[in-house]
Amino acid sequence: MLSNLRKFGVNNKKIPILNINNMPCSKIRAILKRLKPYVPPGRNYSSLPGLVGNDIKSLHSIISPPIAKIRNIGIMAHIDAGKTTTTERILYYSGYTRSLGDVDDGDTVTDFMAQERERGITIQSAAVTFDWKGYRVNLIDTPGHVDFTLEVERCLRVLDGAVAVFDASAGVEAQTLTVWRQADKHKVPRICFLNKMDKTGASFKYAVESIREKLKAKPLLLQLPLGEGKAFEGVVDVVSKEKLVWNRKSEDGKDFERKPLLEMSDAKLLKETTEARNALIEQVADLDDEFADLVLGEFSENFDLLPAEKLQTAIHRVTLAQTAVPVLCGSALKNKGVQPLLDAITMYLPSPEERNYEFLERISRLLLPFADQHIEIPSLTAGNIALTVGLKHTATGDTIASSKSSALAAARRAEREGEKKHRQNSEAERLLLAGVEIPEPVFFCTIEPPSVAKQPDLDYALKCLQREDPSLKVKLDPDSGQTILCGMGELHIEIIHDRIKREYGLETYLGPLQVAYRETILNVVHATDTLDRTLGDKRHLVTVELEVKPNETCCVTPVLKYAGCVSEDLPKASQEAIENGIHSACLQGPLLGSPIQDVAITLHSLIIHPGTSTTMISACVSRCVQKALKKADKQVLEPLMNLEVTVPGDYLSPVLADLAQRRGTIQEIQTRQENKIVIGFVPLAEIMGYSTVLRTLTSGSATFALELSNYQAMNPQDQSILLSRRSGLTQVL
Ligand SMILES: Nc1nc2c(ncn2[C@@H]2O[C@H](COP(=O)(O)OP(=O)(O)OP(=O)(O)O)[C@@H](O)[C@H]2O)c(=O)[nH]1
Repeated sequence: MLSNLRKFGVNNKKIPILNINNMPCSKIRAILKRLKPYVPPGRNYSSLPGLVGNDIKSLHSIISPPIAKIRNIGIMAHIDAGKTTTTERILYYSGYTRSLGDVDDGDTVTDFMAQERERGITIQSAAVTFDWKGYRVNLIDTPGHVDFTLEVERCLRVLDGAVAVFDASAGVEAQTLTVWRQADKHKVPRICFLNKMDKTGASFKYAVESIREKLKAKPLLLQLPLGEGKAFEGVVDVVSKEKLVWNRKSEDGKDFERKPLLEMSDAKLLKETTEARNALIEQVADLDDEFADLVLGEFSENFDLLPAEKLQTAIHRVTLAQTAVPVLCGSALKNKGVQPLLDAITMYLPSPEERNYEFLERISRLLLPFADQHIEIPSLTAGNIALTVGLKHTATGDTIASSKSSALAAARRAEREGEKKHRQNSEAERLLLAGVEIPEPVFFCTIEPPSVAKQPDLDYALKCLQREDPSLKVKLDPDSGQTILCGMGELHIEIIHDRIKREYGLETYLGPLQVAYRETILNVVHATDTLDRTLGDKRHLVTVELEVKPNETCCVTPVLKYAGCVSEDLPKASQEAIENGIHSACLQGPLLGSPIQDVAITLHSLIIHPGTSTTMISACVSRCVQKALKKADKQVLEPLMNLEVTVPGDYLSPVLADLAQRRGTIQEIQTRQENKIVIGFVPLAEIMGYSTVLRTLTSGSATFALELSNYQAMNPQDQSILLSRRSGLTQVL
């Protein structure tokens, strides 16, 4: 059966795969003994879940644990809040790894891409599976950087619950809001972990308040911290009224004591905890009728008599209903508070059967992920997360269904639930489920292969990368024939460039990074056009008359209307040809060659000579729209970014002065301990390379977050500067 051991490459890395289809247990045991799993340098891995040493505890439980005991969860947060460090601790305490990985040393399990290890950030979501106290946890560590927001969204869609990690000294930060909104959209129950309680400036109270105010969530305080900053030594479990103190001598944080709070030794703490527990009980009773009946009936006289399990069950229900979020705290880096977080994950987050998924999928090969290692399995029960291979035409965001009819049924349901804006009526469109929302790229640049002969290799690499990451767009410049990369930010494009080199062995050259502008028009214009061409013995003749005007509401693609005189029963093929013509004309505006948006086009007349091909109809409509656009008063739209800068008070003035020069608008300046939080807008074109400038201005003490707000009209002066710069560039070229 050793022939079943195969090599399978992911990210160009050879990884051993164990195929256990139809294999007797004894054989598997023997193979596992011989099999040396791929171990990233410097790490010491323990066995896979369910496997003790090299032995199999229960093969059945590895593959198909009872569904009630499964937790599919994600870890999400603002960049640098400590998701990866928390995940590392989780893997260590669960026995998945035998040594603690460190983001700063670049040897974590989930950040396994070379770029992640070098930069100390998460770029791609990684899935790992481990067991904790009889529960199977499938965990996904998602990126925090705004450039990789699509990666977060595609994970949230399939998760049953999430842990939101916060930096306790910063509370809710810009990207936390974005991921929180995404989790709201996909209705994912959450628990909050206030990490970095050991950090100077950490404040449990401040972080909880920011959850209440900024996320508009109701925090359920399940713990209180024992000390803050350097004095942080553990947590108080409010539900059980116990204190959990980590042994200072224990380097890996495995050793901690759980002791009931006593009147004799902890009078003040016991009083505080009792008050917090009573408040928690009242809060949960307000949100859960079943619990309210119980509390008001049996325990109204003395909440102390209420058993912890009753309260925990009610907290589970409230978490599932998403009417409140449990809050825990700790310090992943100092190895404190992670084991209770694991308990909370299994106790409060839902199992897949408590969530409402009704999709059935059937696939030929299934693999269980363990970060960058995989094990092949014969089958999987509903509610698990697994990998499959060989789907050549499937891209991120697609939903795989067992048959066309089940896909259609699911699509209809998704439509009913309003999760998808129904765009067209074609069957292909209806087969698409509510996919991930792909944000529009705001940056682009040219990319060149080392030689013309390598262009097909580059095309192939880009095709593969796009399937993995739909937020990456690739197009051809029709004038220069160059390949253009469009991405979410400077870092995104840099990482793609780097991956092409490392994973596909291609040294490519990037042109200067440019902002993706848009164009629109300011007045109503009319145009007519006739195309009369004879090809072979066939005459193609079309005459079009149309009107283009600014649309009242924002719309990325042009709104098409047919005037009454244009026949309602226009053949479907002709309608599609008209739409194609309009779309292709609007891809390149007359000012900068940028896409046109916020316009409505009315087709007043269309005369088609019999036998005219649809290609000619498209060409004529496209030319006519372009003619109209050229006549109109035109306006450049530029991407406007939400900006949040966190800066120590001493450096506030130079940061504000610099932002004023960047056409920035300041909305608000908040105070967070000794830091100032500057919130405002700034045009994307003015903020390129900002990290270096900010570092210099503040001696590296400030951080910032950017997110696309909307596209706004440039003022006439800035627009003419941009246009003359562009035309100057064109002349130089
Ligand atoms: N003081 C302190 N620092 C921490 C703690 N947890 C993480 N850090 C540090 O914070 C930095 C960011 O940690 P990561 O675990 O990479 O954070 P992340 O949220 O995964 O970051 P991205 O993946 O880039 O979004 C690293 O330098 C960690 O050592 C903590 O509990 N206390």
